[in-house]
Amino acid sequence: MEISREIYFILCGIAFTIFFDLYISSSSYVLILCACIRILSICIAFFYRIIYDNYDNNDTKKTFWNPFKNIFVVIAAIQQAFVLYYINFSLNIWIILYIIVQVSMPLFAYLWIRRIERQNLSFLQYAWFEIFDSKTNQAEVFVPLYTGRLLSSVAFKEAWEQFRYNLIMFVVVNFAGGFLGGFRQGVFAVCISRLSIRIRTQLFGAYLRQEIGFFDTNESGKLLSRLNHDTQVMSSTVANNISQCIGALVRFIGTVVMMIKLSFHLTIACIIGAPLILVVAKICGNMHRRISEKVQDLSAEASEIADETIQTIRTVRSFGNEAEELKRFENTLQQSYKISLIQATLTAAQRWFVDLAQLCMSIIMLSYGAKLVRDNYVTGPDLLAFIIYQLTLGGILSDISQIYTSLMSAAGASQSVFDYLDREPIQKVNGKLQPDKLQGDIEFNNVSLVYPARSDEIALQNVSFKIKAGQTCAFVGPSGSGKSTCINLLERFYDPTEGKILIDGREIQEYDHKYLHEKLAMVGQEPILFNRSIKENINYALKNANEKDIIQAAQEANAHEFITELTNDYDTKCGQRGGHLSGGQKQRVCIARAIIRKPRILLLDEATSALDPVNERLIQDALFYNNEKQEQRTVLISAHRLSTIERCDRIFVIHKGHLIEQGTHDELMTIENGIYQELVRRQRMNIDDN
Ligand SMILES: Nc1ncnc2c1ncn2[C@@H]1O[C@H](COP(=O)(O)OP(=O)(O)OP(=O)(O)O)[C@@H](O)[C@H]1O
Repeated sequence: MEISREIYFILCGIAFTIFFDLYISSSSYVLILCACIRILSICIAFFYRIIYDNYDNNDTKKTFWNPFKNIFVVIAAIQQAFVLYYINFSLNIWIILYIIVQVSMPLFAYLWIRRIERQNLSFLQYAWFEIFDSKTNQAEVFVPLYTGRLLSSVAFKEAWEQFRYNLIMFVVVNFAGGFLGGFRQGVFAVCISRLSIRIRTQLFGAYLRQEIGFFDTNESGKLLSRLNHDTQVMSSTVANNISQCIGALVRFIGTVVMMIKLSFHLTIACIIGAPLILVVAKICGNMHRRISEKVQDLSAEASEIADETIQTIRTVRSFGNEAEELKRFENTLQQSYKISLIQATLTAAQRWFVDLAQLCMSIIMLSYGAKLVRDNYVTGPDLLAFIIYQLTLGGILSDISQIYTSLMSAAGASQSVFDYLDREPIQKVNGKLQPDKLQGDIEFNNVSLVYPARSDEIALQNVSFKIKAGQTCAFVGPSGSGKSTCINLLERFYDPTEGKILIDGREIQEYDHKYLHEKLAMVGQEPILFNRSIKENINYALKNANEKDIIQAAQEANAHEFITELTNDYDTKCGQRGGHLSGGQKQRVCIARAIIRKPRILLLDEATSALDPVNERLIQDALFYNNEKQEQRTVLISAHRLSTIERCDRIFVIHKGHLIEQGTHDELMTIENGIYQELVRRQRMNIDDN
């Protein structure tokens, strides 16, 4: 929703508040009428929001918006007419103060919520609900007045008409308070679940925007804990507490105003301890915030341990280390429990303090009240009403203190969610280039890379080479030398720390993200499949792939035969990360998934390492040693096996992040004491030994 409209609602709310509060000192019937109009406004606003949020089409939004907007204007006009008709213009300082506070409250809510709104969470809708909603609490403000009057008309044997009037007003204000309170809770329950969906979707979106380096340094368990747990705490606690907090503040101010109207002296005696309660609430709130942050961090850590253990259960099982992992998990939870104990003690201490302060306030007020009645400064019924107000005020202060602390706890949980939401990805994905045809020329120009997770080590240094479109080239070198790093850079998992990577003469960053990944396909070292059918895995992220294309890709990857031997054929589920298939089968499905896209550049990082030599040869012949296919794509291979690379057009030898040698197999074999020659010699020796 556009801000301007929200402001319109807020202004309506503020205008409404001013008129309504001006009226408080006059007849009570208009109060009830205003409450009814308000209920109607809230109902309309509520249904309008639901309808509005469920339509994405702008025209539909406009069609829905207009009639509701008109109803709003009409309601506001009727309401104002009534208020103006009955208004009592005898302003006094308390009414003015009350109005100022009432006006500043929605603004405060607006400003507070702006931060969340900036994340496009449309939290403002909840704010303006609040503005209307906060008024619902005003019916409750009148409950003690009529309770006191009713009781005193019994105690002092007042006329039947007076008793009947008090009884009717008592029923009406109680009913209005109860009905509006229930309605408020219902509205909030709906709002909270909608808010939760929004925050979680926004947060997941924020994760997906981040660069790969972010995932290197933030473990998946931690991210999931933030996504599932913290967002839940945030939406339910924050939204609930804002609702309660604003309600409590309205009741607090209303109660104080009514108390002042009954007796100014008694009010001063009564609220003398209130600032102390609020100061204690503030101190406890800050402590709760810090504790809550720690508890959430530990909960994320426990989640991380559980996630990692489940993901690596085979390794854990093979080392028989289940008990240790369980202990690690429990230890983290125990740490969190110890901190929660401090939190519980703090909550209890705060409660004791508030109760004690309330007791002191009651003693002072009662002693002083008795004296005032004796001296005829206050009447008996007024003292009775005042006592009920005082009890109500005690309850409200206690509520405010509790709400503040839980709001602070929720703020602690929200902090990391906001941090992730606010985080701007370091790697910008804003390229626009989408040429009709991509040739597939590749150039590395003085490329260096330092991985974000290991900032003290250079993984690749000043690497420069050129590959012509249609060539099949290989990276070779000892383990950890930087072969996969070159492939990662071409996939744009990372951007070079220095130097440039060019495709068809244009910097890789200039290309549109989606376009680049349509033209470029990769089969990684670890073949990862989704827990979906083989068919869905092969045509992953493709919209127009048909059955024929899928089978053709599987045939090219030499996977068709084994797939058709499975009971459910192409519909067989692959299991989590492809766990239901063998290593070699997974690799072949991954290869099929890459080649179905007909990429101009194919990146194979140890993509055939789990295959037997016969299958490997068949795939190689199909993919890159086939003249017809070779013209269609540039292929880059990272491999250890000599058999995979021997026939390549060009071989790049990488050692400790430097490009040491390059050329064809025959050329490299002529370099005396060359690294490539040494690698080949060792492999041949191994084969001979075997
Ligand atoms: N995500 C990462 N974060 C930090 N360092 C990394 C990361 N990936 C790789 N490295 C480091 O970068 C260096 C080069 O790794 P790379 O994966 O490119 O080696 P490789 O030649 O492909 O090795 P192998 O043949 O064993 O696959 C290694 O020292 C490795 O530890």
